[in-house]
Amino acid sequence: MSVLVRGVERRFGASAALRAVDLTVSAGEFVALLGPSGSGKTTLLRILAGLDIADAGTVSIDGEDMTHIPARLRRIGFVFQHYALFRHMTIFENVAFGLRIRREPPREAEIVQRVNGLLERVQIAELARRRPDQISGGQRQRAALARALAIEPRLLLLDEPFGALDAEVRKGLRRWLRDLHRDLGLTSLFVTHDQEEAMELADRVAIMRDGQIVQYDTPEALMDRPVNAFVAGFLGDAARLPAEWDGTSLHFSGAQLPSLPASALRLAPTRPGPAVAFIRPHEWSVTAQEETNATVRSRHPVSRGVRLELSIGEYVVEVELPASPLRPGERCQLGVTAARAYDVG
Ligand SMILES: Nc1ncnc2c1ncn2[C@@H]1O[C@H](COP(=O)(O)OP(=O)(O)OP(=O)(O)O)[C@@H](O)[C@H]1O
Repeated sequence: MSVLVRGVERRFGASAALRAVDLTVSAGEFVALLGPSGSGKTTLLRILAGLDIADAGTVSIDGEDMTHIPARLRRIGFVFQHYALFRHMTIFENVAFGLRIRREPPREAEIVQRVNGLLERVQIAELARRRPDQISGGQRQRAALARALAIEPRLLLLDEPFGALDAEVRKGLRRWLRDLHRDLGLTSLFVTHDQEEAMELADRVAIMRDGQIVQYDTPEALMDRPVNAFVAGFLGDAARLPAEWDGTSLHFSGAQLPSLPASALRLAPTRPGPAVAFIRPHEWSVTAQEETNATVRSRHPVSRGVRLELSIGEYVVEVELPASPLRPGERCQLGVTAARAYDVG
């Protein structure tokens, strides 16, 4: 099912939660809405679900204008934190709920068959008779998904689906959800502020800020070519340093770092003048030389080697290396191997 959002606006009092939002989701796509707290992600999802109404603009699904279609007739499955499982019902009854409240509910035998099938699919069939407080957080998320899928939605909306779960369970569920999305041929949108989750799961990611979508692209394109300093700063935990671009080289103004030639810039400013440079943890070089420009503040192991926190001038930067003998308090020479730079002002 394709989704088309055009010019959607939503105000709460004097503040705008959504401003002129356009978004196109193709049938079968898995799309993430990623952005800082308060950027409008949940508001957009709620409007899609029909739980909130836009002040202006349109939402259409498969070409059909949804403006006057109530939530329960949209055939949209959603897993929202505020629509948790019903505590007094068994898992089975929770999943059956969406079918029972239909205008024309299926026959009981069909409900039983469908719910059992769904519980099998989300791998919690043996928990059907338990209540939500008798299963784990990860199992509850699976049950909530089964409930959303019971109505055979044409679109699945998920708001921070794995928010409260620990890292290990999250990772497992992520893979599982991606497979489920593919196997059922769903079109899905999910809200997250976990960058890694968005990058790992989504075909395309919409980066939101202040009620607007600032970039909508594949994960690769977003990491490669962030459209502006906000996106570059938001993704990939990069260090942000002031610089000056003279048209051929980038000179770091706040730290004693060697200048970078244009060939080392993955993105260059559009005009000479003040700029801001973003350098990711693996885009630094660290050498032990007589001349030094940085001090190690701390170090800790990471899966790919070691992460050093270094101070250079008034800045603190994070550097990731396959290995390093450097210890806190020691000095070294820091260089930049690659960066992305944007105009300022
Ligand atoms: N019912 C409401 N009444 C008033 N303001 C609201 C309401 N719902 C949302 N807002 C405001 O609209 C803006 C966008 O909120 P929204 O929940 O969509 O952000 P979000 O990106 O999902 O944030 P988070 O990641 O923290 O969940 C925020 O400034 C929020 O305070």
